[in-house]
Amino acid sequence: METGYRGIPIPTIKRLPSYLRLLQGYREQGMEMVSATTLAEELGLKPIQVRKDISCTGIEGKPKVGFVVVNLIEAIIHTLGWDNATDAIVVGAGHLGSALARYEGFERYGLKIVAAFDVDPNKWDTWLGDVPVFPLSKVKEYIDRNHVNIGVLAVPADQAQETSELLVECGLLAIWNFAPKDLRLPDHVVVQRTDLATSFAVLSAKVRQKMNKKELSSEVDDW
Ligand SMILES: NC(=O)c1ccc[n+]([C@@H]2O[C@H](COP(=O)([O-])OP(=O)(O)OC[C@H]3O[C@@H](n4cnc5c(N)ncnc54)[C@H](O)[C@@H]3O)[C@@H](O)[C@H]2O)c1
Repeated sequence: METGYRGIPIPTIKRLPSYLRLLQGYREQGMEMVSATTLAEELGLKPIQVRKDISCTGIEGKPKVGFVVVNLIEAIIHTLGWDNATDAIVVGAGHLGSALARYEGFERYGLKIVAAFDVDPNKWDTWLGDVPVFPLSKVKEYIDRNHVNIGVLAVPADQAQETSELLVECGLLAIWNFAPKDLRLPDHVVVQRTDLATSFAVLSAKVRQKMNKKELSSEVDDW
């Protein structure tokens, strides 16, 4: 199975944020202990899967009682590496880039957007919430001075390859790519593409599947 950070399976890494959200809610409600069965029921998983996922964080449960909520929260945050907020820059301060730069919730997940860059002079020296927008020509100087490793790419698709190459030349090690373009970058660079259209395609396929089943079962009822 494909493994990611610290040798933990990628599907587990993808599930950990869901556990975290749930556990943070439990903590706010004053809940001190939680069982794998409760977590499994809430998230539609099997308890054995939940136990396996949690074991990757190094936390052990107590028989018949479960896990200490605050310990589990801390362990998940540590496992995900979110206890060390990572600075990132946004490149492309348009509709999407502005929304991402203004979103303060990323900090809860250890991502701090510290600056944005754009080629449009109308955007320079403006602010997206607490995030300043600078000319793209200043990006190297900024990265060198602030030791940033991650770039959030929100430029038009036809600019994505060239801009990402520039960012890699400036020393960025990871690109979170929102542009609909497969980037060709050196192997040492981590590239993660996020595409709402892909999520929507999955959603609509699931809806179609459900509707077909419904139509089929109403046909069966008619007989
Ligand atoms: N992944 C997703 O789910 C998703 C959702 C929406 C949009 N997008 C993509 O995100 C990108 C941005 O979309 P938008 O709606 O914000 O577009 P937009 O036109 O509002 O913003 C693009 C911004 O990039 C700037 N720009 C252009 N070339 C640049 C360069 N070389 N360097 C720096 N800045 C540059 C422009 O001046 C502009 O401010 C597009 O590629 C779009 O397809 C992806």
